Amino acid sequence: MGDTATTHHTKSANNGANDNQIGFKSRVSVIGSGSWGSVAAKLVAFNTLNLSSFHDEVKMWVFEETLQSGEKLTDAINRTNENVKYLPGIKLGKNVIADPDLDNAVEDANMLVFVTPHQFIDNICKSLVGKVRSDAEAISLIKGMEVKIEGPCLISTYISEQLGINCSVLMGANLANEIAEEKFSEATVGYRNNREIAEQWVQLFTTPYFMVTPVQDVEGVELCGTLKNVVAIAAGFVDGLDMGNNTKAAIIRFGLREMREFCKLLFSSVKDDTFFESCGVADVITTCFGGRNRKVAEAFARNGGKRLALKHLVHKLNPDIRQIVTLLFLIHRSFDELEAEMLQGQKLQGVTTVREVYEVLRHRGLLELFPLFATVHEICSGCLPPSAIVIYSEKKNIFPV
Ligand SMILES: NC(=O)c1ccc[n+]([C@@H]2O[C@H](COP(=O)([O-])OP(=O)(O)OC[C@H]3O[C@@H](n4cnc5c(N)ncnc54)[C@H](O)[C@@H]3O)[C@@H](O)[C@H]2O)c1
Ligand SMILES: O=P(O)(O)OC[C@H](O)CO
Repeated sequence: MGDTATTHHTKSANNGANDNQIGFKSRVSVIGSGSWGSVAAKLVAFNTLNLSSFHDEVKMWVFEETLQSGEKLTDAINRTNENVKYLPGIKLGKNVIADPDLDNAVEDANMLVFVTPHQFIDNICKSLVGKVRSDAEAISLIKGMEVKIEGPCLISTYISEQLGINCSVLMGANLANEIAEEKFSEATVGYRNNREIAEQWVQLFTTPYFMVTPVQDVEGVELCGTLKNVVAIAAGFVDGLDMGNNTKAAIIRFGLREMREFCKLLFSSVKDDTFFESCGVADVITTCFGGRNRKVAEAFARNGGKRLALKHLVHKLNPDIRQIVTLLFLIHRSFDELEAEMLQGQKLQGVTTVREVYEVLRHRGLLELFPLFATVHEICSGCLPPSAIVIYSEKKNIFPV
């Protein structure tokens, strides 16, 4: 299980004495400013203001966009101290400074918090090569993975390889809007081998309403955060089909089992205890009840249900298969469309992740051992109807025999 957290030295309590002993103040930058990115900046900014070992200011890189009012998002954040688009109504802390210039945002920072949707990390890392301090430490809050020709690559590994710096992870049952309102939750920091660095991250993120536990299992922690989004989509299908709580509980259990098998397939070092941390079972539960992946998957299933009904109707009226396909194409609302319509710029991770997971399993000839993951992908890509999520068959074997 996780270890205990570190002690804090407050600025007021130490009167700066701690700075003199250490002789160095850490400078933190947050790379990303979506809903979780903004909450991460708020958590960190609370601590940098109060802890003597940090500079007060926290720079937050913003992927610039123009709001409907015509104002730049960065200007609006700096004017109101709120992320008016991705986290409206929440003050981030006066010491959070939004910056649309990536190079400028990371300049001088020795603690880099990466928190963008995973599909953008490739470009971000490429443009940061040679721009970050060589002694910088990174942490990834990103739930997703990169799939390269050589195979799957964790985002933390990708950041490390691209930028030549160590990268830890922070994952957990963390719905951004709830933490923004300072409702209690906990998280897990996954670290490789440097306990001292892990404690610095714990110190930087811990607040009275956010409890952080370090665990020496970076792969297990990160893969839990990544794979739970696939289970969330399955849970959304169950909700969309009004199948009830018992079915959802079954899906959660199957999902957790496949998560564990997939983690161990990729990294035999992954610890069983990690699944009992916030990054494991707790994140699966919260995401299957309150997450965006669940929400959009529910809409997809409801829409898919209508689509199937129409398919039968159209089939009776007109047997011409091409017309049916055309009609289906027009009627069907894809995950991309639903995401754009329902999330106003926020991004889903689960649909991309399950495609990536499917590729890994297909490449290794292991699809049959992961029926839930395989079925979620086949439903997302339109090969199966949402109801297939609980269809028992010898081939699929979703329910245990
Ligand atoms: N929101 C949550 O509750 C939550 C909680 C824990 C972890 N996470 C994870 O945090 C990561 C970031 O998610 P989020 O919720 O902060 O973001 P979000 O989905 O709320 O917002 C999308 C972000 O992507 C940015 N963006 C759009 N196009 C871009 C581009 N081309 N390049 C770079 N950035 C671009 C937008 O400006 C915005 O900041 C994800 O991996 C997510 O799974 C989210
Ligand atoms: O809203 P989701 O589905 O991206 O999930 C948010 C968090 O990852 C839950 O911990």
